[in-house]
Amino acid sequence: MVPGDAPVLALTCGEPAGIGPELAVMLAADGVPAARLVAVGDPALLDERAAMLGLRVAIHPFAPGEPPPAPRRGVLPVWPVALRAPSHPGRLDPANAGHVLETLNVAIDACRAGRAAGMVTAPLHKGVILDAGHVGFTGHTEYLRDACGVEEVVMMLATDSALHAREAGWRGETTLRVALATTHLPLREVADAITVPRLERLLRILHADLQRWFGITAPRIAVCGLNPHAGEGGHLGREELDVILPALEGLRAEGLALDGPLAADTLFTPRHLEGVDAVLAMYHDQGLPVLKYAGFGRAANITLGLPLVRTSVDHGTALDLAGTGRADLGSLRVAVALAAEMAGRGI
Ligand SMILES: NC(=O)c1ccc[n+]([C@@H]2O[C@H](COP(=O)([O-])OP(=O)(O)OC[C@H]3O[C@@H](n4cnc5c(N)ncnc54)[C@H](O)[C@@H]3O)[C@@H](O)[C@H]2O)c1
Ligand SMILES: N[C@H](C(=O)O)[C@H](O)COP(=O)(O)O
Repeated sequence: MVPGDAPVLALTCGEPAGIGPELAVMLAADGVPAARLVAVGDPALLDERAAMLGLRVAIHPFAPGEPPPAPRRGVLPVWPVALRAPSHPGRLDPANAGHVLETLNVAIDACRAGRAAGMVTAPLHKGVILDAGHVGFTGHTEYLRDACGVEEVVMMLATDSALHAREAGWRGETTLRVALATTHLPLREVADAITVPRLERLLRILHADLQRWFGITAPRIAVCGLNPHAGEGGHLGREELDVILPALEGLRAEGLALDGPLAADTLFTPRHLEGVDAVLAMYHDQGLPVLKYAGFGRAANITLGLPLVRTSVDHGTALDLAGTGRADLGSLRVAVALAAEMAGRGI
C-alpha cells in the first residue's frame, strides 16, 4: 500500500526498443512502496510490453495538469508522449530520438512546476540520439544540466556494496559512492578536461550535495589521481602535481575534507575506503567498473548540482534482453527508493 502523501516521481521510459518500457510495467505489477510513480512514455507501447511479458498492468494515461490517480498495484499512471514511429524490442530507430527527448522535457517540466517531486530515468541509447542528428548529446546528465541552466553537474553512482561488507574483518561503511570528474568523453581528451577550476566546481557540488541529499554533515571525499600510482611523483605524468593537488589544497583551505590525489588501484580497497563518503574518479572507466563490480543491479546513478531530484539505473538499454522479461528490476527499485528519499529531504 502506497501512502497517499508519498512523493510523485516521474519515470521516463527511455529508449523504446530497450528494456526501459518493460521495467516500468514490471515495477507497476510488483508495486512501488515508497512513491507514487507516473511513467512518461507511450501508453500503447507500455500496454504492448505488458502483454508481451504476460503482465496484468492497467495503463492509465492522464494529462500532466490533472491530479494523478490513487496509487494501486497493477496500475501504471502515464503522462502520454507518443512514439514517432513503431518500436520493436532490440531494434533502434533514430525516428524515435525526439520521443525520448520529449519524455525528458515532460519530466523536467513536471519537476519544475511542482507536479513531480523528482524524476527517475530508464536508460536511453546515446548513439541513436546522435545518429538522429542531436549533435553533442552525451547523456541525461548533461542534457539535464543544460535544460536546468546550471553551469556544472556531477554524475555519481552509489551502491550498498554488499561485496565489500562480506570481506573478513571489514567493519566500515558499506556504502560505496563514486563520482566522476569527466563523464562521456573519449579517453584521449580526458587529461585536458581536468583543470583546477573544473575540479573545484565539481568538488564543491559533491561536498554540498552529500550534505543536502545524503545528510552527511562533514563529508570526506577521496580523490583519485589520473595516472598510474598517482603519477609516481611526476615520473608517470604531472596532472597530480600541477592540477589535482593545487585544486585540493585550495578547497582544503575552505574546510573541505579531501584525501588525495591517491592511486586509484589501492584507493578502491576496503581498508582505504573506510570512513570515505565518496570517491571522485577522474574518468568513467576508472570509477564505474569498480562500482558496478561491487553492486551492479543494486546501484543508482544520481545527478548532483541540479535544482531537482534525478536518479537513474546503473545499466543501459540492454537491447539483447528487450522484450524477454529477463531484465533485472533491482537497480530501478534502488533508483526509485533513493529518489523518494531525496525528495523527502526537499530541495
Ligand atoms: N542511464 C542511462 O541512460 C544509461 C546507462 C548506461 C548505459 N546507457 C546506454 O545504454 C546503451 C547500451 O550500453 P551498454 O551495452 O554498454 O550497456 P548495457 O547496460 O545496456 O548492457 C551491458 C550488459 O549488461 C546487461 N544488462 C543491462 N541491464 C541489465 C538488467 N537490468 N538486467 C540484466 N542484465 C542487464 C546487458 O544484457 C548486457 O549484457 C548505450 O547507448 C549506453 O550509452 C544508458
Ligand atoms: N555513465 C552511466 C553509466 O555507465 O551507468 C550512464 O551512461 C548514464 O549516463 P546518463 O545518466 O548521463 O545518461
